[in-house]
Amino acid sequence: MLFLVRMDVKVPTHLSAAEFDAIKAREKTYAEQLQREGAWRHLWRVVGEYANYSVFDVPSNDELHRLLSGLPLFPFMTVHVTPLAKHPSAIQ
Ligand SMILES: O=C(O)C[C@H]1C=CC(=O)O1
Repeated sequence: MLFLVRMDVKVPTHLSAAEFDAIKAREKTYAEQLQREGAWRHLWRVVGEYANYSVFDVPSNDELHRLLSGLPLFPFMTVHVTPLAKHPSAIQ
């Protein structure tokens, strides 16, 4: 199952820069691992925003929720999920 996910990050004001950098480093490791495993198919920065559009390929809504809620930055994010279906005119 494919899902388009938009993640908007709000930088926390109650953490030091070093604390936030440590969370971002864990986030990078987590995101890279999911990409290697194939669950996180695309990851694109939204130009000019601390946000991304991503495509996930996972077997269920529950699995997507598990992966998203495991993001180290999850407590600082707003996440919007759009389930995707095959377009009848798509050639691939
Ligand atoms: O930077 C972001 O958009 C937030 C998040 C998503 C992947 C990652 O490494 O950080």
